Amino acid sequence: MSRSKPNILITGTPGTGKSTTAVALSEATGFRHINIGDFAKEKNLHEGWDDKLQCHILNEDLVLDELEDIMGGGGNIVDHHGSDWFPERWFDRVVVLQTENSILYDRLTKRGYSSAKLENNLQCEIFDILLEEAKESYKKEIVVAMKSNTVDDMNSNVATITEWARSWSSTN
Ligand SMILES: Nc1ncnc2c1ncn2[C@@H]1O[C@H](COP(=O)(O)OP(=O)(O)O)[C@@H](O)[C@H]1O
Repeated sequence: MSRSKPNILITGTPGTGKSTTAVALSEATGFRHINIGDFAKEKNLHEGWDDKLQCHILNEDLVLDELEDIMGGGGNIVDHHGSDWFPERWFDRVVVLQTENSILYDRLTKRGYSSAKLENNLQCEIFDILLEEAKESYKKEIVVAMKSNTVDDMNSNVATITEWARSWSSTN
């Protein structure tokens, strides 16, 4: 697929800072930020509510259809807590954010997560589930894990990805 600007996927366990990082990255690069949950809500691409996980159930096929042309144009930052159902060809960089458990615990508690949901997400982070999923779904040279414990980490991650996006755009 030829595009003049790269597409970047930001993934990781809920609370690791995907949205905050994606917003800052969007400001730095001028790329479009697409939070999959918000995008699906806006366009009505859900198919019900998961009582156990306390979240909307995405209709993934509808999300993929709706995003196909947008992704073809490049210059998108997609933010989602999963990576295995997007077409591999969509992304030039897959960033997996990672947060220390005690810090993640505090962030998710502040969010008011139920204890089951909290436990589920902490386990997900301890076992590197999202990193493994990304490595299984994309070429390993485009997958990069980044620490997201502090604001300094975030600023440094945004600077690193912005620099990478500039050099990608100038060589493609
Ligand atoms: N690297 C970081 N350092 C400090 N606070 C952070 C960092 N990343 C995220 N946060 C804070 O943690 C909370 C969750 O971040 P958010 O971006 O919503 O995570 P996600 O999109 O992965 O669920 C927010 O209050 C945000 O300000």
